[in-house]
Amino acid sequence: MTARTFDNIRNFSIVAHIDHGKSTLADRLIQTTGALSAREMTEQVLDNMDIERERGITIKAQTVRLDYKAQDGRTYILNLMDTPGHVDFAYEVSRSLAACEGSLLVVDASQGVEAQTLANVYQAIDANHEIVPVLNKIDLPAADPDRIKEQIEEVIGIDASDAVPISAKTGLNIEGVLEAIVQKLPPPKGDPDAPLKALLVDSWYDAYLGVVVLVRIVDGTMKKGQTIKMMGTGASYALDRVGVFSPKMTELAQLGPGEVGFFTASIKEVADTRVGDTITDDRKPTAEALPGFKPVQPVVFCGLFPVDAAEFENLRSAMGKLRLNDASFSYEMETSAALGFGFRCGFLGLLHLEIIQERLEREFNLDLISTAPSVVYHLKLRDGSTIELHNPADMPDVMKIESIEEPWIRATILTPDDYLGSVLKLCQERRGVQIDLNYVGKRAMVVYDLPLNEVVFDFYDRLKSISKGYASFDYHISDYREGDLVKMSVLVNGEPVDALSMLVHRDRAEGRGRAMCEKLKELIPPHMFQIPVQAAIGGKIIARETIRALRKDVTAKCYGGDASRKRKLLDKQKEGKKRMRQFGKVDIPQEAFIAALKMDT
Ligand SMILES: Nc1nc2c(ncn2[C@@H]2O[C@H](COP(=O)(O)OP(=O)(O)OP(=O)(O)O)[C@@H](O)[C@H]2O)c(=O)[nH]1
Repeated sequence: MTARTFDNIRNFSIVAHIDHGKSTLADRLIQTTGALSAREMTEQVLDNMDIERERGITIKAQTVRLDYKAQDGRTYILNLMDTPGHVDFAYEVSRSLAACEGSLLVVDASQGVEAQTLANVYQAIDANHEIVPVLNKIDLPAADPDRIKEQIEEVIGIDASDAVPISAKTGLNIEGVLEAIVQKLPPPKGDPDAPLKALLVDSWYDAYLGVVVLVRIVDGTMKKGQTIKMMGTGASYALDRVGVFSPKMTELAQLGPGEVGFFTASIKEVADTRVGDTITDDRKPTAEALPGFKPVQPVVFCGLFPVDAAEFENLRSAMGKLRLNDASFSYEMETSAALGFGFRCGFLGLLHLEIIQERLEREFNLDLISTAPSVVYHLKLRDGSTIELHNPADMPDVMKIESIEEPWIRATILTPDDYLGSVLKLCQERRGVQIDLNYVGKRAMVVYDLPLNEVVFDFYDRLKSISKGYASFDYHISDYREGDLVKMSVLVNGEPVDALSMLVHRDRAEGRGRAMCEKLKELIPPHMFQIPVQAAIGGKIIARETIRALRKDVTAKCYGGDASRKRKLLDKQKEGKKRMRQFGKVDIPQEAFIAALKMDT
């Protein structure tokens, strides 16, 4: 039994910064190789979720098999693994990369290398990929391919002399990309006679087929009817279907070494398929499992509650359905004094949180209230134990706490020189520690260590606004460090609103408290009575604002009527329908919970 090279196969991904044209190039490759007829070709085939399309970001890794007749007269099988570009989904990038031998590095020839170009290409280099640089958007007048080539060599340190200049939009030189894939990227190797060894790359729930599993075969073959075993979970399944995406699902008799394809096997839940697991033959198992991936850990948590308590069961079922397709989203039931029954949910980052919330509201027609997002803190208690704190409302009595550790990230920011001062100031304000400052062409590259809790809320928005959209940003979690953190509570009309409580650094507490009270004053509509809004640490009030009472009482004629009619009238005063929640006697609009945290301090 010896490994063979499969000369007619190339497995590759496309890595790029957001908006540099990865999806447009993928579409062109599909179109040029004729995998879809013009009519079947809807724009951006690989981004297939509504929200993805609207936001123009790729979330779930997809794959497609292309047949390409090259200039040497031979027909090659090209497996393209799509990878998401956003920092929140970095783990999905790494798993797609593990299934390939090479990458196309797409760089916008008018913009040049950006923070996510760097982060993604370093992941590809770590995965031992051969890399072909592609300079996109050369149709733009501002494109400067020669300068960008130099930049790629200088900053990334890879040879860019053969970089392929293209325009994915106009279709210019797509053939050049296909030839480079065939000529420059290495073919896969594997042993067809060895026991089956395959990498579980991805899985998702399909309403008709059940769980569909994407695999990369390393050794052996995978056939319909075969009984396979997942080495991590120990579960066995008989294969119902085996095939490839071309890009339509196409069944095949078998998949061999070096191939990328799917199987179905009456698996009920995505959670039963562990991404990174090794799949082998149940009767003739392989001796050694593949290295696999680190499991993904949610880093941001928040509570999601139905506006209408009667919607709780609908919310539970909607979450169950979403989780079927997104194993990185976690949830468990939670009760809150003010918000009633809901769920504590874990996400990979803030964008992931927003996407899940949007899907719940849009696809399942739910009105939700989300509490302040929080990172995961490690608390050392005086009795010697350690606990993970996902919700500031659950913080134990301070007397029991020995120390609190918070997650830190290492962030890389690329910015035009003009905005460098503001970027450094922002990082400094957020308790950042500068690690490096360099130049990439005319732009500055700053590396900072920052506490994640200073970044989750609005760091990215602030960075974009102070740099007029020009700065790019990428990060990874580096470690946990002890911090002087305190719990800040917010009281509205004298009552604590646990959904607004948060952990802050002691030095930043007063500023944050003041900003929070000011923001709430703007967001909470006036009532018939005066409402004090306070921020407190323990029993000590650190900031206070007052919402003045309504002068004109539009609800006067409802006196004696029920509260909901009264509230309806108040709502009518405002534009459109606002979602409110009652805390004691005060109605707090839904936006307050996240908006209150997006502050300038
Ligand atoms: N002028 C010009 N525009 C292009 C070209 N390629 C892509 N674009 C445009 O650039 C924008 C971003 O392209 P996408 O293909 O969606 O970018 P992406 O890298 O896939 O972005 P994510 O999915 O967010 O990772 C779109 O508006 C495209 O129409 C090109 O060659 N020339």
